[in-house]
Amino acid sequence: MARIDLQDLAHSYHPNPASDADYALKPMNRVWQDGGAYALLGPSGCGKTTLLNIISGLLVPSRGKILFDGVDVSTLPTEKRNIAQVFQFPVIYDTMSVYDNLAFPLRNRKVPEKQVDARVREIAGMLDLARDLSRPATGLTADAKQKISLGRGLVRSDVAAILFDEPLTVIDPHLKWELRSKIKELHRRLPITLIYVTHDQTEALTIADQVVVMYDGGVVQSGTPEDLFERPDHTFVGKFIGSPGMNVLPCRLEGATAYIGDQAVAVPPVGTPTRGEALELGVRPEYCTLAPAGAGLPVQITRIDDLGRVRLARVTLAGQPMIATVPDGVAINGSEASVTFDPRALHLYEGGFRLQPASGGHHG
Ligand SMILES: Nc1ncnc2c1ncn2[C@@H]1O[C@H](COP(=O)(O)OP(=O)(O)OP(=O)(O)O)[C@@H](O)[C@H]1O
Repeated sequence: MARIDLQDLAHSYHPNPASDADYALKPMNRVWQDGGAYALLGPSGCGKTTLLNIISGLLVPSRGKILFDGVDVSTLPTEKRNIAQVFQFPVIYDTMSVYDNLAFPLRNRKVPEKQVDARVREIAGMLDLARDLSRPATGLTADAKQKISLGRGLVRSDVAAILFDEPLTVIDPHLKWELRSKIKELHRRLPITLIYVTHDQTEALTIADQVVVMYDGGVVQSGTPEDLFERPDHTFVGKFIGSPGMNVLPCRLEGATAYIGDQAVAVPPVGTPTRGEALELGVRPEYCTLAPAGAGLPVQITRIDDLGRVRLARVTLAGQPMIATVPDGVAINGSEASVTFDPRALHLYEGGFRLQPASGGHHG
């Protein structure tokens, strides 16, 4: 188990990078605590795999260092880093039994057979593989094979870190939730530094204590699932996390009033915008309530979707599309209605970045 330090780490696939745009991974500094569960979450092409490959040793960073427990491992090959990896597709030996597959990483390191046996049975028990131990791995379903891969990743308790690269891709959708919670439970029992790459927010939010959201080669926010939901530091995070994502409405600011078109919204005081970039008001649909016309800011209804648990209204406010929640028992007739905002859930963004509350408010 190890603490992982990324120091001024950056990577470009270009031999002579000239500008920021040439970097697949922009310079970053961060510390991942020993025993923490971290998810790297972001859309395709944002640099997740590049970062994971630097951690695992497949790639030497073009700039900066990576330290495991204070030791610079930047140029060490994978096999010298003492890590376990679980990939998108199962990596197992078809000719071996399930038991021998799970035992392999331990036997490889000459762990005494008695300890191997205890550990294999413990991991098999956690993954519901105990009844399959004597079966040959060949002929098992893709799901079962991937469970074995997970087990092989988790079986050694002396690894510096365990790296998961979208390991649930091949798993049947109805089994995904089960394996997600299994991985979380296993991490609780085995305090290993865990890094989990995914573009699926549900996986990231279930498994990780800290979710590192990446966008365009950089980390835009690292925080708990609650931080990302309640206080997105960037409009990208607001839109990417949550379903549907945060409403982002172009606005102008006069003191503590944001204007969306000609509609005024009282907002919490924020630091003065200094970058001269576009301002936006962000508010999640969960904190926008639809009401009959006259009760709030006027909106025109485009459509109401009944999702069973909740009704969501697509509306326009001063010509800007947004989504609001329709409370139980509220009947809306016609296309004219109004919307009210929970004032504690309003965020202002300049050039995509959240303006910090001036004082007394939440700090992200
Ligand atoms: N071997 C390579 N040579 C050149 N460019 C690369 C190479 N690998 C990745 N890139 C580029 O680096 C950027 C980041 O890619 P990366 O694979 O790290 O993203 P990702 O977030 O893991 O995406 P995905 O989820 O699709 O795997 C992309 O623009 C990609 O085209």
